[in-house]
Amino acid sequence: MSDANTGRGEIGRRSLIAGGIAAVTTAAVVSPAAADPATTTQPTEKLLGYSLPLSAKGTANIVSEPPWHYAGDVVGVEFWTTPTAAEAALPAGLTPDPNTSGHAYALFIDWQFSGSHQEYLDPVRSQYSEFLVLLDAQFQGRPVAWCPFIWVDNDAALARGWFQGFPKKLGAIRQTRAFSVPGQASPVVGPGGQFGASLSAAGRRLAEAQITLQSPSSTLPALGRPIVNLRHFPRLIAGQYDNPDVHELTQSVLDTPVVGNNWTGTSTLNFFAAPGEELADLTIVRTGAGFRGSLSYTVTTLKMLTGPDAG
Ligand SMILES: O=C(O)C(=O)/C=C/C=C/c1ccc([N+](=O)[O-])cc1
Repeated sequence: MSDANTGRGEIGRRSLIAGGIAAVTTAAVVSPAAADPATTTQPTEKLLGYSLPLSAKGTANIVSEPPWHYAGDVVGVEFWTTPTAAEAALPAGLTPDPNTSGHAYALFIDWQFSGSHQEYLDPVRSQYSEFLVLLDAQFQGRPVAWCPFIWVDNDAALARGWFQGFPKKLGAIRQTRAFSVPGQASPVVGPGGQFGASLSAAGRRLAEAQITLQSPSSTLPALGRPIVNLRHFPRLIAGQYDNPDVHELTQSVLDTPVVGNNWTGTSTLNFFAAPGEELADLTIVRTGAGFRGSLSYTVTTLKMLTGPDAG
């Protein structure tokens, strides 16, 4: 029997013993301070992987270690919500940007992901779609973008998001595609080209947009601010639900970002109320530019703004 198996056996027996004590002792209070170091010290892990599920070979994890490479097509809409709604969506540590209060972007993205081994050759895993909102904010007086809500249609993308602090949920996201042949079934990527996009989740439509391209552009406007997220992992210990294990502001680090084929134009955008959702609380006062473009970058690290790794 290996050491690790012995360790698991010990833990199992202690649990049974503890259960026995609880069953026969009427007035016993088991103090956390009395915990045996043998039960609190981490055994050296023998299972492999960057994320759960750790496994014998280390290839079953839902997300393997960075680098994480991304390429995507973006359909975006600039919009303004009310200053009150924008402020209500910010976590502690972020403040509204007084210069651009209520300014935000809604982004629909068709992504292709890869690790270091041409994972794009497995499209059922590497392709996914995403919708997110980015709200202008400030961190210590610096302009940043806060992501209050984001949906994806792929489990690995959901987990990568949580590791970075993106508050991802599962949804269905679509955008009009363009093809490299002309025809009535696809828009031109050029003046007059029209693209639609939508988000739904749990059987409810939550967002829809349309844009009409007018002129080429050198940028994707939503890339102007660094994205700040909140890594949050709660405790599941009775009495400590409001004392999370992890609660720290992070800043996304995009290595070698490249944009191309950017167009800007006009837009429409609607959010729809649904049970269990607060997206529509970001009341759309008006929209600004509609835009479309392509984007690639790599993620290898995260800048920690608060918490034990900040500094
Ligand atoms: O890494 C992830 O898991 C993830 O969810 C990535 C989010 C991407 C955000 C983003 C921001 C700005 C633009 N832009 O400016 O068009 C496009 C995309």
